[in-house]
Amino acid sequence: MELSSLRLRIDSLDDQLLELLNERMKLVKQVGELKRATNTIIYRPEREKQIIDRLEKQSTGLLSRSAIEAIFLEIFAVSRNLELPERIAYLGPEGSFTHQAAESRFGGMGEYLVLPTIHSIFDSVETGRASYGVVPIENNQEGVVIETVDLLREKELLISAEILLPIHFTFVSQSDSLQVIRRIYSKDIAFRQCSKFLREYFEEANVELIPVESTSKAAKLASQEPDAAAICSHIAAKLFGVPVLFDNIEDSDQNRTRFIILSKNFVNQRSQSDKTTLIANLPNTNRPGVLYDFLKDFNDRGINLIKIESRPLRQGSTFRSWFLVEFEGHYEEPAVQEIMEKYGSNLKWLGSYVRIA
Ligand SMILES: O=C(O)C(=O)C[C@]1(C(=O)O)C=C[C@@H](O)C=C1
Repeated sequence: MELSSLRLRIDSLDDQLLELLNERMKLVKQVGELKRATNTIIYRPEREKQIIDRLEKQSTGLLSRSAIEAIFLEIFAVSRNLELPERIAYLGPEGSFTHQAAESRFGGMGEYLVLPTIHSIFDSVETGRASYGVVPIENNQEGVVIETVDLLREKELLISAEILLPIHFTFVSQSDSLQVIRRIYSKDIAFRQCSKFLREYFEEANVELIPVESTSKAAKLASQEPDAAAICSHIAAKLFGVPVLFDNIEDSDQNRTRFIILSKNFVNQRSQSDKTTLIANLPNTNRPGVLYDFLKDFNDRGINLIKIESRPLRQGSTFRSWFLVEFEGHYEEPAVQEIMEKYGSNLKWLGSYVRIA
């Protein structure tokens, strides 16, 4: 078939898609009105997952799960905006991986508040300046983000969802010839994680690697200096309009960062695959068996522990710790309830949400 007739058919399908999307939004608006009348939460990640799971099973065409997810997460983001526009704070600067994580869940139309520190994100959600806050909690190559973990204990916020982002670096420059490049800007951690690429392409060259505080700043500098390049996120390259010369230049394609979405007063309903995060302040961990007994309580109930991270209690000169604990399951499951009851105020529940990582 000819290009013009293929395009005509595409136009006709787009008309139908638009009509259906408008129909969908009418229903969403009604859901929003119901929710506002009953004062219930707009963002329901477990419902969104249920829709995507169902569509994936039903799909017989060319769309993969991630394609379905990309399209529908954007539709949900527009829906939520229509139900009630809510502000989302994320750890900046613009073009950071946290920005990319936030957009992957709250869409391109979200109203964002860009803040400079993890602490300021917690504060903005606590004071209600933002309804949600997006912060990194761990990277699978570098470990947990201590500031996030410590603030989860200190503050009274909940985790409503998690986001898993593959960390891909791009090499960007205004110059289309590598010979011209004299300087490469990036974060020190990004230089470390792209060392093979740098060795392969710039070992012999007289090029200076200049660490800056963020990969977005690197992209900005590269956008202004024709003989410079940057290693940055895709979103930063787009934001500062610097052409991408190489994609996915990281040494390991297994590099992932996990982000959490913080909020106040959030309760997810159970889904088929949930994760719970809590803080454990165990009484007197100097007595033999206290930590063992605690872990055994999970094992005895068939609960799969995913993570236990210890942090200093900072009580005088002791070496006592508190723990961030994550396990498979939802707060409402009887086995989890038993543990919560047994340890009472020694445990602080931080949220049960759809497990992605
Ligand atoms: O089902 C709901 O609770 C809705 O608000 C609708 C909808 C959707 O677009 O399908 C939108 C937002 C929620 O996060 C989940 C689903």
